[in-house]
Amino acid sequence: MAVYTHLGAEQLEGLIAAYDVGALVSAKGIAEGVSNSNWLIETTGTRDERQRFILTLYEKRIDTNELPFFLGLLDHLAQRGCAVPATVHDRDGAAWREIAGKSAALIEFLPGVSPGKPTPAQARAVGAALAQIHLAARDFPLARCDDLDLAACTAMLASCGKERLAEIDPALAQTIEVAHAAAKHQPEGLPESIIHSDLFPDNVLMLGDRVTGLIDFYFACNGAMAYDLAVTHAAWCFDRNGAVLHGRLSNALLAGYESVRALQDDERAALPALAERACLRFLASRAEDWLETPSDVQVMRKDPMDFWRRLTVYREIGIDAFAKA
Ligand SMILES: Nc1ncnc2c1ncn2[C@@H]1O[C@H](COP(=O)(O)OP(=O)(O)OP(=O)(O)O)[C@@H](O)[C@H]1O
Ligand SMILES: N[C@@H](CCO)C(=O)O
Repeated sequence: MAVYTHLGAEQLEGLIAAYDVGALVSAKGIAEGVSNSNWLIETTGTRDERQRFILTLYEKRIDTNELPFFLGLLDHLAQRGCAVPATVHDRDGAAWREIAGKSAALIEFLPGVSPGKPTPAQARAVGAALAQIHLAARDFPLARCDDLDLAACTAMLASCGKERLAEIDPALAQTIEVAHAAAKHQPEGLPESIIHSDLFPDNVLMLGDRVTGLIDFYFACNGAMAYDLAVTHAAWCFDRNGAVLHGRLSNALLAGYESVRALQDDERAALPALAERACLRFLASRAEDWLETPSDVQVMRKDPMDFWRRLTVYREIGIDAFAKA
């Protein structure tokens, strides 16, 4: 479930009336997503044609001070032809408004569905779309630090503690040392842009092999573009539990990326270390959620072991994880 805040019909009508989008026809809560409350909004539109939007109400994880970055980035990328939803501004030109004591934004609805089991053609398309946002974001004027860098993730793992990590699975007892070891060989000085840093299949909308929308930019930050590619590799190129790396998906993702932006030699060489970092990032946030969410609560806990298995693959085969088959 991802509607945490109840909004009554009058509140929704009042909110929509602040925008030049026609009158509210319907508002349906969206079950997917865990961070914010989201509704699919339908309005009468401005030219006798119904229009659809996504209304997002920002819950506690998002700091309102960061909305100029997140929403400004969507508009910046959409204006440059990237497949991302633009924000709808209200009649006063504001990209978000206050409702029920929280901030809310009306965002363009994009068609498409998230691939359940990506194909090489889809991985290729997402690689190209990722490179497009990297190039288009280079002149975005705002900045945001990565609050989930390796140091932060190592601290998260340390605060979970070795014993509690081992309760999830005995293999995880080693994770804190693995994170310290990974920090010693992290590359520096790679080319940067704004990166998405969470481009999992559930954050991509597709129609067939075409990317129709990259969504959920709420972890976007300044960072190495090759790190974003490594995150996307870890998220797209394995079976769901992370035991098997699919070479055809890997080749397709990299080829798609390089069809738009060629990797430098140092970026390519850095991919195994960056992929280890990516695995530690998702392992850490999943382990923390796993330990903090009681097992009887009806929220789907994501298994940290999925990223332990990916990490093991990257540590064992290194650059071969990115080699052409
Ligand atoms: N612009 C959009 N166009 C169409 N559908 C969208 C759009 N934005 C979000 N959605 C739909 O809403 C769902 C929830 O959105 P999202 O994943 O951004 O949720 P969240 O709670 O904000 O983030 P998280 O997944 O990190 O918890 C998506 O799975 C998608 O189905
Ligand atoms: N995409 C992440 C959740 C956001 O941090 C995961 O699958 O663990």
